[in-house]
Amino acid sequence: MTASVDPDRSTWDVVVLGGAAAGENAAQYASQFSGLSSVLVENSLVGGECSYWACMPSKALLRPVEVVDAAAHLPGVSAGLEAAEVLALRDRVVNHRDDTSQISWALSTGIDVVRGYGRLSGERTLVVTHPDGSTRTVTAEHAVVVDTGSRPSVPDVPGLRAALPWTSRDVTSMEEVPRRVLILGGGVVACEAATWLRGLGVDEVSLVYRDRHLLARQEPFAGTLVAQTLQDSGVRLYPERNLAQVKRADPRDTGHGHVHGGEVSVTLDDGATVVADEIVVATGRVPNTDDIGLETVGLRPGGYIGVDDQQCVEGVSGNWLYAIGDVCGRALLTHMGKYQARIAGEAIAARARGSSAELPSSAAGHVGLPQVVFTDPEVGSAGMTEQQARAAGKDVEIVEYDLAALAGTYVLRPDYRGRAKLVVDRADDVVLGATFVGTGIAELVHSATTAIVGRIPLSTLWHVVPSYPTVSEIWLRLLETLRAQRHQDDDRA
Ligand SMILES: Cc1cc2nc3c(=O)[nH]c(=O)nc-3n(C[C@H](O)[C@H](O)[C@H](O)COP(=O)(O)OP(=O)(O)OC[C@H]3O[C@@H](n4cnc5c(N)ncnc54)[C@H](O)[C@@H]3O)c2cc1C
Ligand SMILES: NC(=O)c1ccc[n+]([C@@H]2O[C@H](COP(=O)([O-])OP(=O)(O)OC[C@H]3O[C@@H](n4cnc5c(N)ncnc54)[C@H](O)[C@@H]3O)[C@@H](O)[C@H]2O)c1
Repeated sequence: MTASVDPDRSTWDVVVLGGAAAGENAAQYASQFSGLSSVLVENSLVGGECSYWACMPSKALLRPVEVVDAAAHLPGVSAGLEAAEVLALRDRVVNHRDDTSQISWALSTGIDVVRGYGRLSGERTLVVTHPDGSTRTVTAEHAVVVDTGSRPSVPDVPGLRAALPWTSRDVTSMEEVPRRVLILGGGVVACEAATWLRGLGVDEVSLVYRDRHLLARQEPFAGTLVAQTLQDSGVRLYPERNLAQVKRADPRDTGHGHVHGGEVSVTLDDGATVVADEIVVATGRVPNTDDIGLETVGLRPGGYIGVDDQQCVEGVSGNWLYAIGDVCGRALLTHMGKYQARIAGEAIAARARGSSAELPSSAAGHVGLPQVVFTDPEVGSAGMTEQQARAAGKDVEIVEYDLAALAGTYVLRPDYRGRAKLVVDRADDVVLGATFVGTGIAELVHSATTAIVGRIPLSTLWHVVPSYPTVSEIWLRLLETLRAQRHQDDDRA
């Protein structure tokens, strides 16, 4: 049977609620070699947050800023940036928020698409409300996969919600460049947004965050190095501060990416005042689980959905309900959601053919947990931080190295700033975690993920020879430093 949009049927083998990239993967992996039929139920755009309002537009805005920055740090080279052209490039990257190509991909893969808002109404059953208000009941023979994602969380600060602040959707879809912007939050969205806002010409960027360090979930030196560069570029940092009150003249809902009214006056909890033309709230996410009918299958709405290593929802019997992506709260990252989707899809196919003994598990991939934060400098990490490893009761050895001391980084830019750190399991002599901070480290992360997930012994990593002169030589320097540390320890003993 040929796949179609809004096909006139009510039963599929697999129903995926939410058509983000992870949902697409779940449908594909459940169906492709099994013959199971599948459908995506999507209320907005197939492709989800990442394609139109998150990863893709943010990276499209950051890349030109990075190029200009790289040129500024190479003697004899210069580059300029035209904000309007960059915004136009961003619009092309998000396909002008048209999901035709994503739908074509789904249909060409044999996956049907139903437009509408879905709610569970009982075991294996959903009610979908179409854009015209009509409803229909959709039933899954084998499985329902929830991929409804998350939305920005806006804290309860007096005057903040009434001021109609920008969230990640506005700052990634910005249509105009405000002169002064205050960002609340010190996490990934805040740091990346501060980088592109300043790069695109915002005169005054102020970053207010409650933690001591930016990027508080990373090794502390990551936040320190990012803070240094932001400050050098003129961003004002307000650490260990929160908002006490927000006042805005004439707040107006002018649409995503347009300035939402008049001047904003913000009082911080230490009494300081910051005045801006727009305020961006980047204080984490809440899962979209409050209105998807979880109560009809015995689950509590509103929170993250607990899952096992097949992504099967805990507390629901019969192995028919799965959850992937941000809604299950395991790792709020596109690549991890898509990994969970591959596992869920394969588990659904395996259960459908009755081979439950061969179920895949998503445990190993979560041990690797890679992430790249596309700030200047970039922050790349995989596995555990030192603090996480110690909290997990691991006996660890720590080794750090200055990335600026490599030939490969000197040729990238003579004033290179960066640092690398490995967390090593003393008992098994394998890497538990790695962090790289510096220009051009994004592609290094996969080597660390490979070492961690593969549990490659350090004695084997010695024979993985990095090319000269590349940033990858950091692996050799870290291993040499660790060897020297061990000799010193032996001498002392
Ligand atoms: C600014 C920003 C930048 C980011 N950059 C990166 C990055 O560089 N790399 C990275 O890995 N991660 C990044 N992330 C995180 C990443 O965007 C998310 O982890 C990812 O989008 C989550 O995907 P998801 O599949 O959980 O759902 P989402 O992408 O949130 O999609 C859920 C889908 O479900 C639909 N839906 C919801 N409820 C219903 C319903 N009841 N019925 C029908 N449809 C429904 C929605 O319309 C939506 O299409 C970024 C996030 C932000 C905010
Ligand atoms: N490059 C990437 O991989 C990338 C880019 C952007 C976003 N993301 C993902 O998207 C998710 C959302 O990003 P984010 O930056 O919004 O979340 P985050 O969890 O990274 O940071 C949230 C920040 O807000 C602060 N905060 C939370 N509640 C607050 C409150 N009530 N008042 C004041 N401050 C508060 C936290 O201390 C933290 O600094 C993250 O999980 C992130 O991994 C990934």
